[in-house]
Amino acid sequence: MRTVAEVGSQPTFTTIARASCPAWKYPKLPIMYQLARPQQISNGLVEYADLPVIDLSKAFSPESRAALAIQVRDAMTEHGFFYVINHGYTTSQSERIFDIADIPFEHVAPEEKQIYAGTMKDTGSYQGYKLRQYWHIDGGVHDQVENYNINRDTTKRGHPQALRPFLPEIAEFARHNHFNVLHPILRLLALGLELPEDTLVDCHGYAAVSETYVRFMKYYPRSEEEEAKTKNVWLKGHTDFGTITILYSQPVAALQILTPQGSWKWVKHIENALIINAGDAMEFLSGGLYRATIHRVVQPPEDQQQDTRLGVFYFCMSDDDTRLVPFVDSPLLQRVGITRRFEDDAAPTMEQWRKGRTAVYGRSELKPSSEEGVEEEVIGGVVVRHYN
Ligand SMILES: O=C(O)CCC(=O)C(=O)O
Ligand SMILES: [Fe+2]
Repeated sequence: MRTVAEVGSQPTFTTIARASCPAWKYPKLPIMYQLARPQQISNGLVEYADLPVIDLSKAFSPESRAALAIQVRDAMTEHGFFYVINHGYTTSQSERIFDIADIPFEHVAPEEKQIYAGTMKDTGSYQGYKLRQYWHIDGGVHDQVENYNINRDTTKRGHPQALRPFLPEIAEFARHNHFNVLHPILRLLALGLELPEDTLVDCHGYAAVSETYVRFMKYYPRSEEEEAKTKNVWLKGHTDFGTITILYSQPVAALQILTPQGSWKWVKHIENALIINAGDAMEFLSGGLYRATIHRVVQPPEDQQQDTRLGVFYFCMSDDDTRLVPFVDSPLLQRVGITRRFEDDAAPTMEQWRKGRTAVYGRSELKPSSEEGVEEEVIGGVVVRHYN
């Protein structure tokens, strides 16, 4: 298997991209910041989805890139979720990001968290804390999840004191995700549409105005009453609203995806893998080919219920001014057909869509849909569904 160092010597975009991967130069974290790492995997207790694994190092060789693009397209159309391995971060680099991810939750006092709380409803932006109990889940029960969201430009907002020494690392982490993971995946997705390979990269600029950001997320234990009232659902079934979500695999099983056959399957942990899925904006841009897959978070299986679940993500959105209309020039889409959720002249921009979804998520009055166990709301003329 090719190493990242070998990959870095490839020509064209790959050289630029991988050259920005951080050299490992930071000192060890103080002991108080090092996490206990849950080990158990609930084999046998739950049914795992059989998701494809994409070796991203193959994206950096012209010979293997074309074949990989087909694998990614098949993964997206058949499952909507896939793993990525060989993404350029070592296991210890990824583990360190998890240690840093815990800081805004465990090493910041509640009063300071309030100072850095996000203003989702007013601004339609998730930056800062999403504190506990903000989203309504079901039956009057609110969430027990805390998020801390950081724009890839970490200077855009202030951050809690305990996190400040780690901002350069977080900025490098964002850069790494953007250039070494997001852009290569976008090139593969564009090739899958038989479009010039930079078609999607061109609307995901690092320096452009957009909301692409790092998210740290911590799930806190819930009472038995909360578990019962929500039928163990921690985060309702939803689609992400951006283009691509990059999730760093972690050991506590709880994430489930809705399969095309209509059943929920669990996502299994693979050490140092990434879990990738498309969101609404990608579905709109790809004329329905790369579907935004519905997923949810539920109480972990019995053997992991005492473990803390910590999440690390890079949520990707196209540039704010991107109009979310399908790439009609795609020869592939011309052959297989385009599915539209709205007429092109009514299409929202990425900014309008993300603001519309963020402002109301978990706060709006959902209406029952014709399908059992599904509720819906209308955002910008588009029906958005939520699954129990
Ligand atoms: O925690 C997870 O595994 C998934 C969370 C999620 O789906 C989200 O934040 O959109
Ligand atoms: Fe999600």
